Amino acid sequence: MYDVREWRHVFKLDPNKEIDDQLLERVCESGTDAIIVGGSDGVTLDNVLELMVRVRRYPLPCVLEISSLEMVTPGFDLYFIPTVLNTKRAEWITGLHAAAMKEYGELMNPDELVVEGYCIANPECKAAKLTGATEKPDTEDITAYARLAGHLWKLPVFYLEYSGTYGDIKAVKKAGDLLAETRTTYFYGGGIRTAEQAKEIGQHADVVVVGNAVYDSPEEALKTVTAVKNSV
Ligand SMILES: CC(C)=CCC/C(C)=C/CC/C(C)=C/CC/C(C)=C/CC/C(C)=C/CC/C(C)=C/CC/C(C)=C/COP(=O)(O)OP(=O)(O)O
Ligand SMILES: O=P(O)(O)OC[C@@H](O)CO
Ligand SMILES: [Mg+2]
Repeated sequence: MYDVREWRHVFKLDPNKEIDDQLLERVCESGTDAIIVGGSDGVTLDNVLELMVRVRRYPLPCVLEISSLEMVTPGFDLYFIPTVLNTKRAEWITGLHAAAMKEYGELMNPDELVVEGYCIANPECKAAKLTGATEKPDTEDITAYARLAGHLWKLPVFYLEYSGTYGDIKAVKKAGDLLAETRTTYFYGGGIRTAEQAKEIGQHADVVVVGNAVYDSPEEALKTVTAVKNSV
């Protein structure tokens, strides 16, 4: 349950967005494998803690995906640490991470930390703007970053991030074929609105991440769990 290699589906909740108790209960009891708490705008320690406490009432892994030093807090089961593979800005590759080692190095439990090699494929999304990943990678680029993460750096996670838009299925598949030869777990996130889309992505990625659909079309979002779990 706390091993990402066993997951197929996760919901990502944004601390900067409102979710009522009733919907949160349905999300947490949907059969999804984990809740990731994360976002790149308006995330504060207060709204992270508030969401963490609410998710913690349910017996599933609760993960913090760190996008700023301010949001780091104890209390999560796991911490996902992105490193952006397709930016030229060093702070988002190792810079903030080195600063975090100085601040939190003594307090860290390495077993709780999971590094994600992030390839941001939607240059219009907030995470792309924040990190300077503003050149759209083509299929060949995405495959190269997947190879870098899986074969060279041997990272635990490769995350193909299309935040807000549905991905190019050819690129999604190519990365999946490549990562299948490695021990790297392949997360895909971005633009999944329907069970059909979730199923299609689930045929190539190990873990399907559903974010904004929870807020915009919750009924459809909830159906993505069984769609992914029933896909091969
Ligand atoms: C006791 C104690 C305090 C223990 C803690 C120990 C611990 C866990 C230490 C952590 C050390 C560490 C290595 C921290 C990392 C520091 C850091 C800030 C690294 C940079 C990470 C990085 C490259 C982030 C950029 C990528 C990014 C922004 C990802 C977010 C993606 C995302 C969630 C997108 C979707 O949401 P959003 O962008 O908000 O979109 P919408 O609002 O439009 O939906
Ligand atoms: O909000 P969406 O577009 O579903 O994206 C999910 C996730 O990949 C964002 O980090
Ligand atoms: Mg946000």
